[in-house]
Amino acid sequence: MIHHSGFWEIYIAVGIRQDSKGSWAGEEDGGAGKCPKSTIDTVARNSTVTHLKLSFVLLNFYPLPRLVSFIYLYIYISFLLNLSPDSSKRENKSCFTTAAAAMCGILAVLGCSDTSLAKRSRIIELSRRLRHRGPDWSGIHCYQDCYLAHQRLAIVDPTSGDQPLYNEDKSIIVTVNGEIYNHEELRTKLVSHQFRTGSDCEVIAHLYEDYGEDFVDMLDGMFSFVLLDTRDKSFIAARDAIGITPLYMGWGLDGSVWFASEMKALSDDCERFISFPPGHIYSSKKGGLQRWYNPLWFSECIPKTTYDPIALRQAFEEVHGFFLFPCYFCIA
Ligand SMILES: NC(=O)CC[C@H](N)C(=O)O
Repeated sequence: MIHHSGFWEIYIAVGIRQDSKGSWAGEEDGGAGKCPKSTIDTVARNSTVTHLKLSFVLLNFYPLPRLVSFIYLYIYISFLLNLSPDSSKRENKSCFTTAAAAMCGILAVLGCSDTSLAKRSRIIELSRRLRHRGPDWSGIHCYQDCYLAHQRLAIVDPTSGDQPLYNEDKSIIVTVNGEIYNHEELRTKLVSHQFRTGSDCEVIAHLYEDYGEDFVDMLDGMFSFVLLDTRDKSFIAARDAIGITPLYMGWGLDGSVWFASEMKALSDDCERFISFPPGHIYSSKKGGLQRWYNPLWFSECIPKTTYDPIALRQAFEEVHGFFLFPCYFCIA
């Protein structure tokens, strides 16, 4: 039995529509390097083809699992629209957004001895290695010998949330990969601040202004970010509690400190590099990595009471009884 799948093909054509324009933006001092605004990257396009073939087979040749194939297509198209190059199609609604939100690329180089145009072009070139992580926008901010670059897959506020992001007078610059789930609540704590965008990540710049480096545990979300404070040329970098978003850190021979979402953006130019540990913050003022995520249960102290298996068993049974208690009513 053959069923027509034209309806779905129209949707899919919308999903993979390409955008041919684009350039580097957010450069304070004009200039360097144009790069083609892409499209869905090759990996996504290949997976599109695979999914389409599978959907086509399910839809056309199997009468029984039609419902299954429709559900499959529905889920896949939701996912496709969230990855669409047309960012106005994406909204922070579906659970698939979470997977997409993990993808933005950041690169920050701080304290290079070389401030030439060639150095900036090199950093733009390295940032392009993360292009597949963000098809919607490429931005870079250069401040003296510091560079913060961003490849954006727009999720929250697609129209104005391009990065790097700033505080009111642009003295604080931040480049972020991730999503701050409680940004609306945090904004209510920052009423004296003027927000430039609707981006969830802008709160980071303003929180830093009010709370200094200790604001990171106020963030609920998945994130990796680098923040530069041009007032004293200090910087911090932080990664979410369990390392949902990636971050690498490196050191150049000239004493520069590098951060990137993927190792490929710093491995060629750094003398040494590490995977940035989850739940940590690097502070240039304090001069090292520190754990910011310190939940009570994280305590490494060893209990002083001696091991008593009977007491342990009773404790487990109490917890077990507590969770099963509501079920007794259902069964009765
Ligand atoms: N993909 C991302 O990391 C998203 C960054 C930011 N939350 C935005 O919506 O633009």
